[in-house]
Amino acid sequence: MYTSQRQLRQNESPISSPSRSSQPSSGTPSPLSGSPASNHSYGRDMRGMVGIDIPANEAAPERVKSSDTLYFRPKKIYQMEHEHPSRSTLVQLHSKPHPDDFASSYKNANADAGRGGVESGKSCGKQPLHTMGAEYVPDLDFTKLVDDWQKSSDDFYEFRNSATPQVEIKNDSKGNYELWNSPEAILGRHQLRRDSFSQGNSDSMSPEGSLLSRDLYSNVKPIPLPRNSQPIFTPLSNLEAERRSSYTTSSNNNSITQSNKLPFAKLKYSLPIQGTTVPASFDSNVSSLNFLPTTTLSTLSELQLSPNAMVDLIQKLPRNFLNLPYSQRKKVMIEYAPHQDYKALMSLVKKFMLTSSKSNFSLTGFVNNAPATEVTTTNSNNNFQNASRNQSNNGNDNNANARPPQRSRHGSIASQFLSSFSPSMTSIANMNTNSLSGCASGSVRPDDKGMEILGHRLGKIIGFGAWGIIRECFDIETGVGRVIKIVKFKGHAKIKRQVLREVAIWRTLKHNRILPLLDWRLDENYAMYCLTERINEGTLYDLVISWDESKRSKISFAERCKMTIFLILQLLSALKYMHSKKIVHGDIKLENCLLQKGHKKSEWKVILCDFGMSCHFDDKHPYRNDTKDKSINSSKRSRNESGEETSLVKYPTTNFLPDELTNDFDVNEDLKYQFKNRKYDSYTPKKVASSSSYSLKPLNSPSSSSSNLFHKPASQPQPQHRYPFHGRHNTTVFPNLGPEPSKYIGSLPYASPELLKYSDTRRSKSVDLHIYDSPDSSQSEISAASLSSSNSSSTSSTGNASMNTKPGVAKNSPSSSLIDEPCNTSPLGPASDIWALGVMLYTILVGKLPFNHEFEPRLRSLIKSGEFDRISLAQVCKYDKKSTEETMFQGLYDTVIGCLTIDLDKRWSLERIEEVFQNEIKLNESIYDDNDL
Ligand SMILES: Nc1ncnc2c1ncn2[C@@H]1O[C@H](COP(=O)(O)OP(=O)(O)OP(=O)(O)O)[C@@H](O)[C@H]1O
Repeated sequence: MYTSQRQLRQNESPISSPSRSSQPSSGTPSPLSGSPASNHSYGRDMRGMVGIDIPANEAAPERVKSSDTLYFRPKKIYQMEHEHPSRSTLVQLHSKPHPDDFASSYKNANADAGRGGVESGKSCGKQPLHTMGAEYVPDLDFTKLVDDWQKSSDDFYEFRNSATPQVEIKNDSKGNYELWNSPEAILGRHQLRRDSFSQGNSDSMSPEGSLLSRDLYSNVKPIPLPRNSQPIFTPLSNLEAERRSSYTTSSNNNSITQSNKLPFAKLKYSLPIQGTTVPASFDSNVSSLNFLPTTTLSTLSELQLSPNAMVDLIQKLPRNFLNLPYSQRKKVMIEYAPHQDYKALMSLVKKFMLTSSKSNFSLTGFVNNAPATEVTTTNSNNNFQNASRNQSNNGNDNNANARPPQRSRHGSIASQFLSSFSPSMTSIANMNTNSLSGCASGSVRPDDKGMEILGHRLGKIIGFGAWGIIRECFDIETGVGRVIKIVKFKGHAKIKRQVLREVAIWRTLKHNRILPLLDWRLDENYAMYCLTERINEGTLYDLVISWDESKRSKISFAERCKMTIFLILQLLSALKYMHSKKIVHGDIKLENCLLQKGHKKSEWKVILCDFGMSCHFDDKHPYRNDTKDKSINSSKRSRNESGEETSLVKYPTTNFLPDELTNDFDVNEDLKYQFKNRKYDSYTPKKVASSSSYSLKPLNSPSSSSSNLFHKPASQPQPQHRYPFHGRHNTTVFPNLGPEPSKYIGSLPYASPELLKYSDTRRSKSVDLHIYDSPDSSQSEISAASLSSSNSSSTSSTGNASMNTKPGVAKNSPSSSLIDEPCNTSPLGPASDIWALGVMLYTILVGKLPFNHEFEPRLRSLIKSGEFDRISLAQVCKYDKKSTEETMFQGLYDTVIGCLTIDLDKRWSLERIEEVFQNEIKLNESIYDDNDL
């Protein structure tokens, strides 16, 4: 078999095999010849860099040779190894040949070889020499190699992207909107948010903590959604493995192959085995918005290697391990871990060495200074106890002071490993033995990666909001991945009140289309931690981006309409539930609708999250329009009574629960459930779903086994979230939270006209604009600064106001004592949620916001006028089927118009929307059947 290994090596990222870049080819132009990664380019560049002129008439082979002289090679290697990741990414991108070109050229050549037998490179026929090398490697499946390489290149590209700090352009729009979409505003928000959340937290500021780009309103072309992330099975080259280890972050899809499992890990670690209980984050198809580099913890979990096991391994290594030549390190590693990926392990060990200098932890200091009692209290410190014990028992390490300078600076490799989980062991001891706030004053923060909260180890940041950061986390016992939302308030009483209110409301919401609050903890002086399930497939925002604008829609209009109805019906269910509890969400938008995908689209689930803007509304709320449409309500009642019609009007997903009956989970049941699963079963969401005693009954039994989107089989997977911890660590006392933020605007493009008008009125009467319109922490800081002297009086007056007024009434404003405000009724009620729902519907269908303008006042007036592009909407919803005059999805069109109606008396209710949607399904039955997903 003929191979073009050299070509393959050249076409690999030059970073991965810089020393193999010689090209023994003729001057035949390479498809890559224009690439900066090609050898020709390197040859020219390198000489140019050292001031050597390259004769224009010099033959290409000569140029190539010159690039491979001993003189140039070290410099080239140096360059490649030190290239900035983003530049490398570009090189990788541009140097990559078209897969088809390359693979087909090889395949053709291979076919030729097959016909002609094993001969010299000449048998490649018309294949240019550069694509067909002259090396014969027995038993090498070159096609597979190329395919694997292509996969790894794709993933590596994603890795590079994720390792490259990205500029966040996220307009969560809770802030002041004066220049809400301008670059300055964006930068300003970044700065403020960084100041607010990061405060020197290198993790937050690192690429993996980089802010997320998810701004629909940005002029920047959205990042395309990533493809399904397949694990890479191709082992890395040595150089690549080491290169990656030099990054402070690594990739979700990085070097660790599934075949490279550490056997001893299985014996020692509680992390579950791949495929059943590996945290969902590892194999998830995350959106670009959530696609961030993994942490060390994640890498370990991919290896299914526990910190303990890693420590054990590190303890066995010779003290001078990192100073050994590569071949010896490899030998040692293979000796101690014979059946696993020595490269990955070596990378991991080296990574700890490289990052250890950032740590303020020194095992020496710890062993000598830390009282033993500090680390003997909790199980979670076992790792660290083991490490210190082992260090103490190790004759070589007995006298820490006798260590060579390098060792005393870096500590042992084991200690570096441990310190990668936390910069301070002492702080961890405090963290686990004392209140969380005990850590906040030290150099380490309790919300840092690697810290333990609510029985979970914190991992990477996967989301940023105006209020908090979202970190993945892993159950200490089972390794199951979940998520913790961390809202830091520190000294800001207003933010603290706000998050307390969020938790107070969130904990009461138990519905299978609402993200569950599994547990929470309040660190009085620092932050609120909310444990919840992780939903892996991004948000509806991501989905819409992937569908693109309707002009360039990636899916047919029929499918777009059908999926919109299917998804929004789920959201309706959640909203109806909330409204029935007299709670308005207040921040309905695409980004707050998490998406959990199943194997089939009919299994997709929309989960509503973010209750930071939620508040109660008065039962007699004038804008509670969901009860206004009496005709719809009465028709619904009669329909239910008749029973017959129910089967015609199909519910979108049969595992929906009647809210009032089964959505409230019994806490005792939850605890039993938790006990059962955590004691005897390795916890997996799927297992739980199937074995759960909460088997969710379909609302309407399916009449057939059709897999139609709206005729779902009873055996469909159940929602994965459950309540294993509900309130387990709850010690929070919810004091009188004061007035609800009834006049805050969640996200400006989704804000209803009545909300804006009300806000305008208040703006004109108040100089304290920030307090009204911006619960954003950064704005709060501004407000707090400007009101520092009156802050306490404001707070106390707030408390008084709350005692005298009903929630949802304007004079309950936190700053009511500061202004002479009119006693207007708050416009924030169900109608505002419905308006926002209309904005969402439009955006999903058309692929762009109905109201959008860079200039905030213009945007506000657009919303208040209710002007939006209906033609685009009509094109999507009212297309002609098969060029007939038949109008499709008229009801969907009408619904959007109905939601985006300024007149509150005419704005549609949730019931009406639901009914129309169900009728749409019925009317368009043939489409659903035709396009069954
Ligand atoms: N359980 C989860 N699983 C996966 N991703 C999540 C989860 N919860 C939140 N996210 C991601 O994090 C982002 C921010 O979360 P959330 O909206 O709760 O924070 P926030 O501070 O209230 O943000 P904002 O108010 O600006 O929308 C979400 O848009 C989503 O992309």
